[in-house]
Amino acid sequence: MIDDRNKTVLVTGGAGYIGSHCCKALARAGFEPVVYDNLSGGHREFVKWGPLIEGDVRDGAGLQAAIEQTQPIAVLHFAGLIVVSESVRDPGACWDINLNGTLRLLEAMQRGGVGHLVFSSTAAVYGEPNVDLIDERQPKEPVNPYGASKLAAEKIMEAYDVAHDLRSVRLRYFNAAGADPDVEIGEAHQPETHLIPLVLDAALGRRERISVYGDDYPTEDGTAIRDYIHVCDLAAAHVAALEHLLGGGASAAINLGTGSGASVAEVIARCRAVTGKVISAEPFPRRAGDPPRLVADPRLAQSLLRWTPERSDLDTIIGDAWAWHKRRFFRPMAMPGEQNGLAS
Ligand SMILES: NC(=O)c1ccc[n+]([C@@H]2O[C@H](COP(=O)([O-])OP(=O)(O)OC[C@H]3O[C@@H](n4cnc5c(N)ncnc54)[C@H](O)[C@@H]3O)[C@@H](O)[C@H]2O)c1
Ligand SMILES: O=c1ccn([C@@H]2O[C@H](COP(=O)(O)OP(=O)(O)O[C@H]3O[C@H](CO)[C@@H](O)[C@H](O)[C@H]3O)[C@@H](O)[C@H]2O)c(=O)[nH]1
Repeated sequence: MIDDRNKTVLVTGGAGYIGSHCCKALARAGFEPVVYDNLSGGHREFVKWGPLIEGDVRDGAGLQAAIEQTQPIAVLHFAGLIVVSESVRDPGACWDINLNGTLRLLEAMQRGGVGHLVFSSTAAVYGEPNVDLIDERQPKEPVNPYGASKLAAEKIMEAYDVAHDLRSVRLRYFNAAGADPDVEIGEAHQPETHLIPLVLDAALGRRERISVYGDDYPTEDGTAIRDYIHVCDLAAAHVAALEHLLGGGASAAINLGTGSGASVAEVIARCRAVTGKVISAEPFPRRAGDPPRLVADPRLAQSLLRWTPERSDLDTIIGDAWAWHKRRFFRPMAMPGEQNGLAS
């Protein structure tokens, strides 16, 4: 389905966790990813499958120049503010990056004649739905600025489709986790707020214990349930979404999850089993804005993109994340602003 004359794909946020795994998958599928990233949260070392253009998604002229220079057939848009609690603390910054950044990108794409977009949306657009499996028709009632800004970005994309025939697939990820099985890249947020890398920090002795945010949820063991999806499965879904658009497919909003959930207590137990390490856990009050249960109904992704997760069982996710975590801290990469290596 790839246009033989041009396989270039512009990837905003491609120096980050999910974006870099997608660049690797794109390159494997015969595309040529060009990363557009301001390195505010990403890593130069993660840009391995094509060139890096340093730029901010809020800089319309910079985006336009990047599009003129590279003439991409499509854009994958990952750049954004990602931490929910930060979006609550500083909503202006969140809306600025996630909404203005997306609007500038759409304007530049329209001017440059780029008609295909794959967007990193999130389960946070649904808020706190009281259902076992969340399908795409559930009400969208985000409970924090992060989810609201992503939903607003989706709305602008719908309007650009109607007005300018700029088609988009909005991928609503559930909990991204795991790492490249070749251990070339992995999760390296600064600061890290996600459960699995923090539990693995405890396994490595980089923190004393993991705080369990809430053990009084209405779930079987009292801890919150999430749908963990391997980052390589996410990457494969992006390639499938891109092929869908290039093949003439219509715009869509699609969940990316597995359809089964794991509780915080279960994740910690599996981390103990996979790493063979003692991991101390301590109950803490609930974290503000954390829903009790978020699990995807993944059927639309399966039917529309013919995509099914292959590495998303919990032990594979944790095994891949563990290999990356050890490589990152035992054989340090130069990552600005953090101390490498283990404090012995
Ligand atoms: N990690 C998850 O579980 C998860 C779940 C749902 C949705 N998402 C979404 O997926 C996307 C990628 O998340 P991630 O976990 O890879 O985060 P990440 O922080 O590793 O990657 C984000 C990248 O965007 C870049 N960036 C940020 N602001 C920018 C700006 N103004 N201009 C240019 N580049 C900028 C950063 O430098 C970084 O490389 C985000 O949009 C996030 O909201 C992530
Ligand atoms: O030290 C920790 C960190 C997390 N948790 C819990 O672990 C679960 C998962 O938390 P985390 O890994 O931080 O992910 P989420 O808060 O679920 O958010 C992720 O998944 C959402 C979709 O489900 C996306 O919208 C967000 O961008 C992404 O960060 C939650 O119940 C947290 O309360 C702990 O108990 N202790």
